[in-house]
Amino acid sequence: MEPLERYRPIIDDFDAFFEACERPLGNAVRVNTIKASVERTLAALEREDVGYEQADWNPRVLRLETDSPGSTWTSFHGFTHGQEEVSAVPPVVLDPRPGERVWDCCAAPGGKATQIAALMDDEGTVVANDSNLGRISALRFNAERLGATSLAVTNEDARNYSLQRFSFDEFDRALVDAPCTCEGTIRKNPDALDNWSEDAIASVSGIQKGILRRAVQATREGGTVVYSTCTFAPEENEAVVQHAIEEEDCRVVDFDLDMEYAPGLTEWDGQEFDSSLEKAARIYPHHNDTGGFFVAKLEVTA
Ligand SMILES: C[S@@+](CC[C@H](N)C(=O)[O-])C[C@H]1O[C@@H](n2cnc3c(N)ncnc32)[C@H](O)[C@@H]1O
Repeated sequence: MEPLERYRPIIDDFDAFFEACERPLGNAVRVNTIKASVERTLAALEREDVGYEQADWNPRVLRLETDSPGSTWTSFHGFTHGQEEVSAVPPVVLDPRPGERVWDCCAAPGGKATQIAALMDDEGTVVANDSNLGRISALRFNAERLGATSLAVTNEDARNYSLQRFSFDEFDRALVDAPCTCEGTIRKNPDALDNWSEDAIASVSGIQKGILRRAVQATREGGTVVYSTCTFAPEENEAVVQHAIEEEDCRVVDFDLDMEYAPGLTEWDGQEFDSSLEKAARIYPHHNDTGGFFVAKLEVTA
């Protein structure tokens, strides 16, 4: 937990933040509307006597009163998918529409890619890519289990991604749910900080910058790119978005999100960020009793 002390100067109620990080996280699932409506899913949970609470910000996200959310009837039938509540935020901010072409650059094991497909009513194309072959099988399994037929799976390094294989040459939207140091997952995974180091942050920050730049390049003018991580480190968040707006044609834009969060930073450790970074969301564990996340929305410009 010691590494979290570096965030004391930027978190409004650091004691509440720290205390929340020490509390285990409850079990959440997302209703898979490709297979069943929210109403049908809630009725099924009631039939099998599993208690639930719908998240205030999104009725498709349920907090379940069971220790084994993967063993319910609704889960076996693909009506629900185990997904951390806050991890359902980036696809909602991406706001994909039926019929669009969407690139999920870092997609495995597929929680967000299948959520994107559901938000598109499974109409259009979701290219779910991941560079790690070992994680691709979980991605394919989840796509099949949840009935997401609009998903096409690829296994490439997103930094050098080629669209030559496709009949189109740009995407409408892209999600970069980047590899990161995972500080914000401490409630789910108490070992998350065991291998923490500033060198690890610096190293993954370079990879994140490369992936986000490629996502912007591959998205059409006027299209949307969402950048997210489950970490608090500004080097992996604001600094990565700052790099993209300096190097590529894009700008940070506002979004609606009906939950509590802090704005993105405009300064960290002597580095200044563009004031538009305040439009990004820093979701801390004490805000909504969730894990931690960073989300920024970009519009691709000419
Ligand atoms: C935070 S996880 C993604 C979780 C996923 N979006 C979900 O919701 O299930 C980050 C992923 O990035 C992948 N990754 C790491 N470096 C990559 C790269 N250069 N190109 C594409 N994927 C990469 C990792 O294998 C990992 O699966």
